[in-house]
Amino acid sequence: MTSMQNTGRSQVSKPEIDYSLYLVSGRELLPEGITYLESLEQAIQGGVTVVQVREKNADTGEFLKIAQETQELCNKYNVPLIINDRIDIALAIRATGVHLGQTDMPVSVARSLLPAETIIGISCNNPEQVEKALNEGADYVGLGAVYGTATKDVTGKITGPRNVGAMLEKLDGSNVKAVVIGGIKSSNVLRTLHGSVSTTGHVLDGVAVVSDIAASKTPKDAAHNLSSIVKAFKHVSLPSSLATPFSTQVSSPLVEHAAALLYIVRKHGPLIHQITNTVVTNQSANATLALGASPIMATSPHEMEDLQKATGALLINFGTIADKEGMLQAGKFANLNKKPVVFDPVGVGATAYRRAAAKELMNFWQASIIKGNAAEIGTLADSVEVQAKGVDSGGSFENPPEVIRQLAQKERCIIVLSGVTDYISNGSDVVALHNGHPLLGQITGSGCMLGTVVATFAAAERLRSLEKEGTGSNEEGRLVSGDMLLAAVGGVLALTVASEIAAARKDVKGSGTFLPALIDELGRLTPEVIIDRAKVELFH
Ligand SMILES: Nc1ncnc2c1ncn2[C@@H]1O[C@H](COP(=O)(O)OP(=O)(O)OP(=O)(O)O)[C@@H](O)[C@H]1O
Ligand SMILES: Cc1ncsc1CCO
Repeated sequence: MTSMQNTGRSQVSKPEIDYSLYLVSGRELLPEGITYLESLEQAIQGGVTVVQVREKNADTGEFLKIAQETQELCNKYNVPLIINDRIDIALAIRATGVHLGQTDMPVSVARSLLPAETIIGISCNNPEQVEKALNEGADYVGLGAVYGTATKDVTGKITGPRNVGAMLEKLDGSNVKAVVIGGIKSSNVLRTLHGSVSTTGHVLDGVAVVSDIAASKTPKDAAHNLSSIVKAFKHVSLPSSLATPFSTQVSSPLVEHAAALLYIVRKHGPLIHQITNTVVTNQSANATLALGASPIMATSPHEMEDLQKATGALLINFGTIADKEGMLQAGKFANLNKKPVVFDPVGVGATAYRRAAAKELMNFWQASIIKGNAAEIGTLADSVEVQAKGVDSGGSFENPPEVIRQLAQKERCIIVLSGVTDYISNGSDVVALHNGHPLLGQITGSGCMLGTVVATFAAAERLRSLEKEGTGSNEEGRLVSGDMLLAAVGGVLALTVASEIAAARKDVKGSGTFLPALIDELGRLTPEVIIDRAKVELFH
């Protein structure tokens, strides 16, 4: 923080702050056996880069004393100090900055009272507040509350990581920095950073943390853990695009790579944990086995921590949603263990409950791949083009590639749109797959089976990537290793090519005999057959 930067907006040199790990004090949370200053010093040694003193109940004398003691320590380590709300205290100790809330003194008034080089930050909950902060001359914004938090009443103000991107976008082209705040912990920090990126590619400058450090008996370790995750994330550019350019030729490198994942499924037989609906549980488990992987259909929240250590990939399909808690916990632990998460929001447009549940789940964990039919994808994309008919789709989009490209950018994951033609996007490229058979539309749960098969290929793609590049370096800073677009392409091709072969069999007389034949053909499928029959098209 010793170097000075020119902000460009005014001609004043301001201290340059590293916002990557921003500690907000929480003296009331300290565990027994450690003082406030001991905890703070250890936290700084662990990697805290900026400190804010927040004292909601202290009187002026006490606040001043705490601020002075904090500053002495911060000075020892050359870490900037920011004072919450109290401009008089900030002035008295010549703090590096002040942090204001929306109901505190306006930024412009604070600016007129403080020395020109003072950093001013403000909490923002929506894009309009960020725009106002920018216009009033704030130096940084604290965005949130991202999650619920015990340290502040944030009722009605929880943004989730999925709403942070729209706030960050307002800062495009400015020098104003941004951190997120509200319930950030080592268990969700990577998922939060990954999810909090604007569609223009604007990423956070850091995260603000209270209880994960303040309530820790080992604040140095807590800070070190957080700091290494934040720093590693910064080196990863997202989203990835297709590494190898390809034409509409059948045997493109994309198809070859995607099809070859079937070898990895058969070689490793990964465990595929599926929380799915009661209609398709059995056929999905059999499809998994036919491919050469192992299914486990477990729903209790109490076993998710253990299961996500062992699983290769997680499928969450809320077709007959009864208990959200297992889904929340499963996704959280899958993210923590860097396992791919495939989300199938079956019938999400059908009821208000499903729409709210989808938002809650997607804010709590980060999906690697979201798969749905036109009605489901339309609901997630806030489109009015396609209407839901229960769990079935009632129509198609005029421009499917554009709908899913935008949704992939917004949701920070791969989108699979199923239908007569299946479309897949990573936010930049779109692949259209023309395989499949109309009988798939005549059995229930073909879309659900597609989710299962895609999850199986996602597990294989992660294994391929770790095997090829080595666990440590490749996983660091990333939620999931591997190219999940390839996994989705492989999964869609496997099911649709198997469906064509099954439908052509003499013993298949209709949808009743088609389903077991489909399971048979998934079992007999080879990468060569997939490559031979694949009909793919790329949209840039
Ligand atoms: N008429 C068709 N021709 C070719 N393929 C089809 C056809 N109908 C469905 N499919 C294939 O079936 C798979 C499932 O897609 P679909 O859009 O039918 O799922 P869904 O509506 O979610 O199904 P469900 O709700 O029954 O699980 C996709 O891979 C798609 O390509
Ligand atoms: C019919 C049905 N109802 C809830 S889930 C499901 C399976 C197909 O999506």
